[in-house]
Amino acid sequence: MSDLVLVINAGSSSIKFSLFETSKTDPVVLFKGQMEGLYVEPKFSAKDADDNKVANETLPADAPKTHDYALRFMLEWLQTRIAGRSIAVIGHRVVHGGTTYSKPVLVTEDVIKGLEALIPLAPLHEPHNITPIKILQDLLPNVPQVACFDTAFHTTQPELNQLFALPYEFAQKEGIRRYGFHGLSYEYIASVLPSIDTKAAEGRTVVAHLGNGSSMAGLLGGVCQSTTMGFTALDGLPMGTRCGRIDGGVILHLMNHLKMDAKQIETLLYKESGLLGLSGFSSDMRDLQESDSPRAKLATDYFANSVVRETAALAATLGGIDALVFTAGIGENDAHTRQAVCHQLRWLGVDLDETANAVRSGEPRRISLADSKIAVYVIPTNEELMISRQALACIA
Ligand SMILES: Nc1ncnc2c1ncn2[C@@H]1O[C@H](COP(=O)(O)OP(=O)(O)O)[C@@H](O)[C@H]1O
Ligand SMILES: CC(=O)OP(=O)(O)O
Ligand SMILES: [Mg+2]
Repeated sequence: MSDLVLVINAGSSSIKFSLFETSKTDPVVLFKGQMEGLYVEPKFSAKDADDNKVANETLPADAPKTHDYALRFMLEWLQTRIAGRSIAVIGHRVVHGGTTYSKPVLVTEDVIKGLEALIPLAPLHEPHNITPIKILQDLLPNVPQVACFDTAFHTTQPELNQLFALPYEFAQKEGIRRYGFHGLSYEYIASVLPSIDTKAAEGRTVVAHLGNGSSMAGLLGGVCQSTTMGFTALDGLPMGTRCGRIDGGVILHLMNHLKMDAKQIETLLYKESGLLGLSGFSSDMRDLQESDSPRAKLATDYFANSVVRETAALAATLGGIDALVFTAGIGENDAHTRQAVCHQLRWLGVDLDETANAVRSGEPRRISLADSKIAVYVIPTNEELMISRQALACIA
């Protein structure tokens, strides 16, 4: 029976997969798992439909540290669990769709060429999104694959919010504009908001997707108006290893005075900056929150401060704000960051419920006091469910 959907979400240092069953109206997860720390110490873990851990292992030290090996390892693990059933479609998260792809697309050789042309716009992500597509073409040649884009959700932004103030031809002819990312996550949040808070769903909501990659988006009635990431996934908030918002003049200075070349600058901005660069020792928010080093505090303060600043900026593009939503690894799990952000937004009408904020839960929850002018929520994101829905719709 061909009733399964496999979803692959390949990041720079991890590959996540989810296997969905589609006999119900909405896809239901059967297994989900990930290979983390791909280039350091690859660890494989998986959970079943009831959230029980069914795999948890560190790969042997001599195992190849590549996306290729990790994907094949995970597929082999899955194979024994789907005996007698088959995969109807494979959905992939692809970070950059450029101006060509504004909705999910069935993968063909031409599409692969189109995605390869976008590698320079997302060097940390796009190559890792394309590799699994090619490997799966090889391993499961008869299963259709669908590329689902992080950029697609943001195509609704008014032109003003998509432009840079460069000569207009750069946007028109070269596609140098603000695309925005994490769209699959925002789309998921927009899809569940109506069942959580109608006012937020219909009104002005700022969503903070704070993970290893972080961005924020301003939604009006669930439709994107503005977002912090731009042409690439480097802009806006500082991230694990990415710098976020930076004065273009700094890059000229690095070239002209420090004589750094493009490759060195790319490495600096994408891999050595952000929380890692400021703290000097870790890109992981958990390490920083546990540390008493002043540099760790500098990094976490800079991060929270940036979220505060962007919340106000995005709210301005919405003409005000009814709700603020925290999601992704940091947004869902780090009560310290949420507290720091909410305290600094008191002037705007955010009144945090400290007890609710401290609760650990995998469920959507309100963390502002009942009379807070702005409602604040933690809503776990689900990019994989979004991809499974899009992939199924694309082959329907
Ligand atoms: N309990 C926690 N407290 C603080 N930060 C956390 C916690 N759990 C996860 N994180 C942060 O979430 C980040 C990963 O977020 P995630 O959304 O999974 O990232 P990715 O962009 O790789 O999908 C980690 O780098 C870590 O800093
Ligand atoms: C676009 C982006 O930053 O993705 P991630 O959060 O997976 O790094
Ligand atoms: Mg992510």
